[in-house]
Amino acid sequence: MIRKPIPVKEAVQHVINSCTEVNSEMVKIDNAYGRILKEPIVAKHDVPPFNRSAFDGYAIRAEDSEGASENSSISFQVIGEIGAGHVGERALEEKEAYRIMTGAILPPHADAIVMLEETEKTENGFTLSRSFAVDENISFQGEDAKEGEILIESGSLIHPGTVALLATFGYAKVKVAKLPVVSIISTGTELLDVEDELEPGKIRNSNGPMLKAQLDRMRIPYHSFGMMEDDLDACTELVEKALSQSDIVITTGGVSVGDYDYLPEIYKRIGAKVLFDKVMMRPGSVTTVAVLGDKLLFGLSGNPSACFTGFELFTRPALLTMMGCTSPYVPRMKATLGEDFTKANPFTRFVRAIWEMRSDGLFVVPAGFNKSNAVSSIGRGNCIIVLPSGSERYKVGEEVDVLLLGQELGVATWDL
Ligand SMILES: Nc1nc2c(c(=O)[nH]1)N[C@H]1C(S)=C(S)[C@@H](COP(=O)(O)OP(=O)(O)OC[C@H]3O[C@@H](n4cnc5c(N)ncnc54)[C@H](O)[C@@H]3O)O[C@H]1N2
Ligand code: MOO
Ligand SMILES: [Mg+2]
Repeated sequence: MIRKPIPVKEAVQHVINSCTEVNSEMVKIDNAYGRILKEPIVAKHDVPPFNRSAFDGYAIRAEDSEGASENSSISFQVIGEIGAGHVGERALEEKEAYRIMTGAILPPHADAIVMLEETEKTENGFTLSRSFAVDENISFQGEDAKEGEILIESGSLIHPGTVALLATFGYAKVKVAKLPVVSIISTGTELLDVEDELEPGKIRNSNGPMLKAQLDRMRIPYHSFGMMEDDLDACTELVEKALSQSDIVITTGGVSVGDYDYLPEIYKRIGAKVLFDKVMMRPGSVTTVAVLGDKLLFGLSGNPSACFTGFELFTRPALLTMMGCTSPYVPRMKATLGEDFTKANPFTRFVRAIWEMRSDGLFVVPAGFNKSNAVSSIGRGNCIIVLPSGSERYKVGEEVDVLLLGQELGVATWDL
């Protein structure tokens, strides 16, 4: 039976539409990094919470400095010191000043800060040789955030800066999406473990460890079911077992049309609905995604480059969507092609590549041997060039789309 290929964009959309959102849970701030927010971060008070000094120096009443110049300096008497965290209780009177440190709350009646470097020390204070305007060198209450303001929307990824905000407002715990649980099964009678010596006809399983690392990069937990030889009954049983323990099951290998490609038959046996089994992309054209209840089964290709690309294109956005992330796609940029790419292109081609910033802009070059079965180019690459179908050859200097890998922050839509 001939499979009907569908466009990449349509395939991604099918997967996204089939995602069921996971529940939420409260986590401590120390465990919040990398999670998806399920509540907005709202400013619970103004930031800064009080007017404070932006510099180490002196707090004065600006009016007292009026008329000060190089030729006619004005003297101030220092009545006390306010370090950050302390409070100067007494209000300033004429020509009085507090010595004050960066971050300290302004004392009553003070309305300007004089930097230490702009003063000449005297016996009981200092002199000024210029006048200061009201509000000079003050960091104002609420200038950074106003009480009640929504600072970060629900559905955003918590990065280190977000953690700083959580701490600022006293979010000791925060509501986040639960982490979906993923199972990984590498199928193939030819597969050996990483410690095994090579034997004729056999290769080491690289997809399994690679997928674990792709999940680690997203901080998603997984059950690894190791390797399974091409045996229909045993594989079916293992897929069912994996399904019972997880939200998503990723298999690698066995999705094409070979005699031992059992995944299509396994989906039938377990009653999963296949969303698509052929995509207009290279590598990864045989990527198959199926749904059973609220669970997703990703049948990624056994070919390493195809497996890698299938995960980044379909599994990653699906996992983020399940967690309610509103920017589930890795960022896409434009870059200049650094070398010719001449392969014919009947489908959208995803080329493992290396981007680098040169003096004349962002450049990208294919990362070497780039067939579907390549492992060297996924090892070398840090991005994926997207070449739309149709064009026969791409020349040095042409502008191409690039998907950046390993990015913490994503975008809300892709137009592949
Ligand atoms: N007659 C056709 N043959 C093939 C077609 C087709 O349309 N018609 N599609 C080709 C394409 S495209 C791809 S991609 C592969 C997909 O193969 P499968 O997903 O069925 O994967 P396998 O047959 O199990 O293995 C393919 C290849 O990958 C190696 N492999 C498998 N697992 C691993 C692993 N865990 N780590 C490293 N390498 C792995 C395996 O040894 C094979 O060399 O099918 C084409 N054929
Ligand atoms: O699925 Mo295959 O990777 O198009 O080569
Ligand atoms: Mg096969």
